[in-house]
Amino acid sequence: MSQPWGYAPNNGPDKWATNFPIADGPRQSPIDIVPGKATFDASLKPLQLKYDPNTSKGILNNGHSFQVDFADDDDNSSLTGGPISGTYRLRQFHFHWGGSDDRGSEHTVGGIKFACELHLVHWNTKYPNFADAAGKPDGLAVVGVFLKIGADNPQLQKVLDALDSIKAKGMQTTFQNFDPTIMLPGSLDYWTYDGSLTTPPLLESVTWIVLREPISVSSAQMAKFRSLLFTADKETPCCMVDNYRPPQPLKGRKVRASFK
Ligand SMILES: Cc1cc(C)[n+](CCc2c[nH]cn2)c(C)c1
Ligand SMILES: [Zn+2]
Repeated sequence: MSQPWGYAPNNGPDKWATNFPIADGPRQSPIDIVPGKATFDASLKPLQLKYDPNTSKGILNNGHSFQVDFADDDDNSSLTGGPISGTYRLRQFHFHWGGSDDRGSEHTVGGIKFACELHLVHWNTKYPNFADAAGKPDGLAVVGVFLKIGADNPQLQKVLDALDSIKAKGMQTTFQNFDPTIMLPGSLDYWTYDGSLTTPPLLESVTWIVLREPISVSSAQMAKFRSLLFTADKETPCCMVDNYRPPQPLKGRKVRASFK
């Protein structure tokens, strides 16, 4: 049984290649996005995100982050346009964050780290289901949104208020009638590149769509993220912080921009 992966010195990102050799693969994520090196591509379409609040189901502490899961048996919450072709259905969203406000995002911009990063995970409906899509080079599309320390963000509060109910690994509760659109910034300008999951199994199946405009989050709200535990009830408690993979080598990949 492979050693369970995590973010500690003994099982963190620097150790993942032992059990997941693709960690050293050609299209790993995240990356450092260098704006001056991104190429404006006029053929990139605007992102079309259509989310139906009736598809949100529940919120779960999975021991690595927390995620809000969506019903994905129809196209009611889906992504079209942007760099992708066809329709990708929303499966879940989750976050990555740091132990302090100076770090936490997975992607960086010109070396700058943000306090937190939101990932909205979508799968390509040309495949029969999420698990199948996750193994295909064009199987997933993840929209990344940076959270920058600033004013309190009321649009995050419903998610943050649910965290008291899922403090420990394995805890879950219902989470209904939530529209992730409210967490998006005003501009949908984006960078895009071909990459991977940022946690094991690190599958190289993700078209990344990283929004240029961050949303705000306050330091007090970040403390709520850090109140979660990596550990299950009755285990020695370990705070869920620094659950981010650092940037990986670009290995010749091009980053395109939807904006000039
Ligand atoms: C099949 C599959 C497995 C995992 C751990 N994830 C989460 C990995 C991840 C988190 N943030 C970016 N990739 C996804 C999205 C799909
Ligand atoms: Zn993620």
